[in-house]
Amino acid sequence: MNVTRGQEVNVCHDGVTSHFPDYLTLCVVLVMISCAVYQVVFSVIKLLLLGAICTAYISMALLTHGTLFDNQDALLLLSSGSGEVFVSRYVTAAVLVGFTVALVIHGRQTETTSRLDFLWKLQAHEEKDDIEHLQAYNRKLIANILPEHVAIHFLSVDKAPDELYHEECESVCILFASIPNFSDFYVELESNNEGVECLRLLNEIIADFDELLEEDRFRNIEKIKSTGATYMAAAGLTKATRDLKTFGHVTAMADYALRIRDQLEYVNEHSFNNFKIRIGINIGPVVAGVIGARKPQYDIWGNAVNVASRMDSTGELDKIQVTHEVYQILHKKGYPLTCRGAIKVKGKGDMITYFLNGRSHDTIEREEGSEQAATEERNHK
Ligand SMILES: Nc1ncnc2c1ncn2[C@@H]1O[C@H](COP(=O)(O)OP(=O)(O)OP(=O)(O)O)[C@@H](O)[C@H]1O
Repeated sequence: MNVTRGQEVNVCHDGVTSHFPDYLTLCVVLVMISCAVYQVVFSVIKLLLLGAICTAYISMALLTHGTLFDNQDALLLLSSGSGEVFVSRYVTAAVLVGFTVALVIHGRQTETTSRLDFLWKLQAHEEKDDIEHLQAYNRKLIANILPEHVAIHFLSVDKAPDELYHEECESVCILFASIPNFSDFYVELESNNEGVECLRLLNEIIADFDELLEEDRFRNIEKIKSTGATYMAAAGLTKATRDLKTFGHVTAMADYALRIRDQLEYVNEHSFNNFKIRIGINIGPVVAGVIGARKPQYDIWGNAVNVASRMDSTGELDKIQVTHEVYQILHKKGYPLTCRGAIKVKGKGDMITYFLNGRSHDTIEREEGSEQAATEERNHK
């Protein structure tokens, strides 16, 4: 529009009046910013919304309310006094289109960043879960390698890395159980996969012995290790599992010895073998500790351990040989025992030993009670 000074300027009034519709344009721009920047929606929705606002406002500026902008141009022309002004309705339309395009591009970028953020968060969550699983698995692994109280010590943060773990324990009941005739059974032939089948059976036997330790009544017994066909366990290694009043850890060990003997008989029946077990039990002070930085091994040492091992090695097949100290405890608790007499033990001279013949009345009653409860529970189901 060309208006020169001195010319009469017609300022129209057609209902809606505003001499400066640029204020309205700025309000629309603010609305568009709030729609585009603060709303977390798909960029397509933003595009449609901004497109709709932009189209509506441009139609208003160009078609329905164009005179408002013309009036503004006329007023500006009058006040500035120069010969020419831009036609502001077209300028407004161009600015709004440009602004809409910029906001849409910004919306696209925000959406891409949000999606990436979401994927990274998801990945971080997955990695955190993986780490937690790995930590739990490691804890379980350590708990399987080491007794629970030792595992707790090793997992504690305030433990010095090179510190040797050891503790002296009083009145620990030690068991050695071996299957001497397993070596006769073990042969490496093509028919038994070079001995693997024999090892499979030994593994099943040892796993059965391990499984028995899961029973609540054997909770104070800790497996120490199995070497070849020899199984070693100890009861009362912690204050919590040692019972110096009623010697519950010793009776539990006696029951366990009888239970693994029965278990081997069961294996024999089902595998048509004739394995024989020989068990030795002793009680006394031991030193417990963990040796090695790689593949650390928990073990116990002391004269009481050596004697327990001797009770096994000098014992008889299918029998449980115990020392006089163990006899004194078990006899008081009503376990049937027979005196074997004096036997020669390397490094110890003559020792009076005893054979444990069976369970005490208390144990039989308890076992019958729990069997009855199990049957009732099965019937109830
Ligand atoms: N922590 C342990 N783990 C396994 N076996 C053990 C442990 N401590 C001792 N023994 C066993 O106890 C048995 C008796 O040990 P002792 O030190 O009295 O005799 P030794 O002369 O060293 O052994 P051996 O006569 O069998 O060669 C040994 O056969 C030993 O293997």
